[in-house]
Amino acid sequence: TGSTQPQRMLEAVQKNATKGDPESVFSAIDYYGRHKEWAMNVGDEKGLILDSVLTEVNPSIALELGTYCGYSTVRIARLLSPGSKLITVEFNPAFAAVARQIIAYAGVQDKVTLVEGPSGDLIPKMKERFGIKSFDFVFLDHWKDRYVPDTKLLEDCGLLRKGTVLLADNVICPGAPEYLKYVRNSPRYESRYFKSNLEYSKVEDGLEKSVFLG
Ligand SMILES: O=C(NCCO)c1cc(-c2ccc(F)cc2)cc(O)c1O
Ligand SMILES: [Mg+2]
Repeated sequence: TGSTQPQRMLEAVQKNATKGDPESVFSAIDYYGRHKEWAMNVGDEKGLILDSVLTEVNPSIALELGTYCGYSTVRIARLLSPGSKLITVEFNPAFAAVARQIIAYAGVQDKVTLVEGPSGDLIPKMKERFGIKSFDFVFLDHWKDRYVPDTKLLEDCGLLRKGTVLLADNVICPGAPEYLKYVRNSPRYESRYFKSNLEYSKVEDGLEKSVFLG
């Protein structure tokens, strides 16, 4: 059944994963994305890089731009220390509706706040709405042409601090060339490329890790 891909993905989770077990949830999504129907989750290969950066940063307050079905939301939330929070922003209501169910199925809903709407409108409201001083970690995985404007917005809203780590998905495929130019040429970032592959594929992709220097 399930008419949309996100709905079919949710079905696969409900059928193959264990409620309250985040690892089984993202593993079920990986199986689905690799063997049933390609899906734009960060995936298992780039997911290991995400895990290692997260473990290094151990953020108290993290931001994800682009929830989709909640794969990386669950992957990030499972590694957060008690009391730490992840805010995830999704523009597409149908994606958000499925993500909420997948996040709840994984049992990480207490660590996650999913906010629906355009990132460009929501970022300037983060401080007042969620009482945030600044983010420790930002995962960029939304519309690739929003990476630069939203990074500039985070800077201008004082939501980055010395040492904040930005990790951007898809800098090669589909690509975010302006973003790479921006963070690599700016004296305010220390940037490094982690070569990998597009999710469930042999095509090259990678993650760009950029530390804000203040
Ligand atoms: O658009 C993306 N995300 C924002 C929307 O929620 C996105 C796209 C792709 C992708 C698509 C089509 C293709 F042919 C290759 C890559 C991959 C990703 O990881 C992504 O995050
Ligand atoms: Mg992506």
